[in-house]
Amino acid sequence: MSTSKPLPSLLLVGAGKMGMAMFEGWLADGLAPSVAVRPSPLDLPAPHRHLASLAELGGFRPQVVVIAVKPQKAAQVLPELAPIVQSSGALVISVMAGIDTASLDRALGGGVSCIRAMPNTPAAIGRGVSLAYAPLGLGDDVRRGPRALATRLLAACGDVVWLEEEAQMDPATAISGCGPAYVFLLAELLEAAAVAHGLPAPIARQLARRTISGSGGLLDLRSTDAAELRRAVTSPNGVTERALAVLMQPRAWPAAIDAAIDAAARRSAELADELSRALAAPSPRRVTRDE
Ligand SMILES: NC(=O)C1=CN([C@@H]2O[C@H](COP(=O)(O)OP(=O)(O)OC[C@H]3O[C@@H](n4cnc5c(N)ncnc54)[C@H](O)[C@@H]3O)[C@@H](O)[C@H]2O)C=CC1
Ligand SMILES: O=C(O)[C@@H]1CCC=N1
Repeated sequence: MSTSKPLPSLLLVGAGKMGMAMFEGWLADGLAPSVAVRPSPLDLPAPHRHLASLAELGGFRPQVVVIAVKPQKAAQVLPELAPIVQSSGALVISVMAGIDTASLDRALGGGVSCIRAMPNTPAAIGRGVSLAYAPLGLGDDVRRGPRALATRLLAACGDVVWLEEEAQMDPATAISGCGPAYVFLLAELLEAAAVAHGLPAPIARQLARRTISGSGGLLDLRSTDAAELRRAVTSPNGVTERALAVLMQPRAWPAAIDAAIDAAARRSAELADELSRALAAPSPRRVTRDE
């Protein structure tokens, strides 16, 4: 995970939950003096700086611009960013869900090196997985050029997986970008079920959290298939078997997971259309409330 050379200077636009999860990873890996932008206050260790808006950027010329605002903010932020990207020639890495590289390039004035990435929040502890996609124009060698630079940055947050087709980003986002939320929901449901069955709340919390993190640890440390790890818990005619008979009914978890991934992938695809419509809308552009 750690890289030998310092990471390049960055302009992080949108220093919220995902942006800061990554920024923490980059700080730990040694980052050239960088700037993080968001409207609300933020303490950063020197020489890094926080700015409340891009208008305060002055002469700072980053090597990489990372865009981590909400996709709904893109129509407002991209035109502000365009002159900065054009004059610095910076590589742009967008982690905005759904926003495709062609729309990004167009909104940034054209001729921009744009990479699309989809990290996830375990990036904050260096155990994330980031999807990455670069258009063919950026070359296909992950060892040099823009792809190598993006790999170095994303690797500070965990695994990096390059996708060959941009359309794969939508279903892949539904799996790994959103995936931590599904796991946390499972933790919530297990905890609530434990309480409903009479266990004291602190014990319910410990059992739910440790069961999920310990099982995740096994998946991480063993190459065994998930199905085999599941079978190792399931004694014939035992206790687990009864629970799985409920969960594995075709209309239970298999159908629910399928429908959930389908819905998330479709939403990811919709977001690019929403950006196109917002950029085509007559000025002044609609500005959404700041989160
Ligand atoms: N939260 C997650 O698990 C993941 C999020 N993403 C993507 O990351 C992006 C950010 O998501 P979150 O961090 O969850 O949202 P967030 O709301 O925590 O972060 C967005 C940040 O952008 C700031 N912001 C708003 N307007 C701005 C402007 N004009 N200039 C600069 N900063 C501005 C907000 O104040 C906020 O701090 C989204 O595009 C999302 O699709 C991608 C992967 C996972
Ligand atoms: O919910 C979202 O839209 C973002 C993208 C993946 C995770 N969070």
